[in-house]
Amino acid sequence: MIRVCEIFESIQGEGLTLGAPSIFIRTGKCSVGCKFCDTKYSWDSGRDYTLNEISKIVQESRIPEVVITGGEPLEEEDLPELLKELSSFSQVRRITLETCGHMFRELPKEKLHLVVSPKPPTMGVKFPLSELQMFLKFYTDLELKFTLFSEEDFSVIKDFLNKSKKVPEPIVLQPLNVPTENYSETCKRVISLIFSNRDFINRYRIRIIPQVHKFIGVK
Ligand SMILES: Nc1nc2[nH]cc(C(=O)O)c2c(=O)[nH]1
Ligand code: SF4
Ligand SMILES: [Mg+2]
Repeated sequence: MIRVCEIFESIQGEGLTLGAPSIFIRTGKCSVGCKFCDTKYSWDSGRDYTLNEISKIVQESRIPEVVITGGEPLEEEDLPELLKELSSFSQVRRITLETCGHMFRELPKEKLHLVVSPKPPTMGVKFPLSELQMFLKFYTDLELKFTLFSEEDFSVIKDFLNKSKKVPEPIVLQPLNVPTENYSETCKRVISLIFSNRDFINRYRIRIIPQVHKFIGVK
């Protein structure tokens, strides 16, 4: 069983797979408690779906890209079984799995694109330093997608990267959408913050990618 909050079709609005027509499975549990979470409705919602139910919806959609997000999908005990099942369908080209990285788990890697997106100090939760190192070690197709809003957020990200031996590139920097500032203003501010650090943009291949679905106004 997987607790599912919602299943919907949209374009991938974030990260390196931006723009891919995708079917989203949003799980319905998260215990992290980020201050500016944009999906608070997914912390404890929806109902338990059987793997068969989810498979049927994915197959009937005829969409090749599956995105599993949350909530926090890694809190779903039966997630390995879901990944195995979905990756066995020839229709499914890739499964993008979003996690904030607060708990490490070894999952089946077939067709898996793992996006680890740790939450910065602005979110008021712990930055998962040691867990991130485990993710980096175990997963081969891994995308690091850092959300950031403030200078302090940027510093924490730079510190982490400094201390890490090898990081997968490009590294995604995603301006964090908070209700107290217009998203377009946040993006402009975060872009100039990053541009003001030439050492950083020379050292790593980075991509500054805002949440495109928020600008379009779709799910
Ligand atoms: N369009 C769209 N793309 C997304 N990529 C990651 C999402 C998420 O909520 O994790 C998301 C989302 O909620 N909508
Ligand atoms: S980890 Fe994701 S779903 Fe959970 S509270 Fe933080 S932003 Fe929200
Ligand atoms: Mg979202």
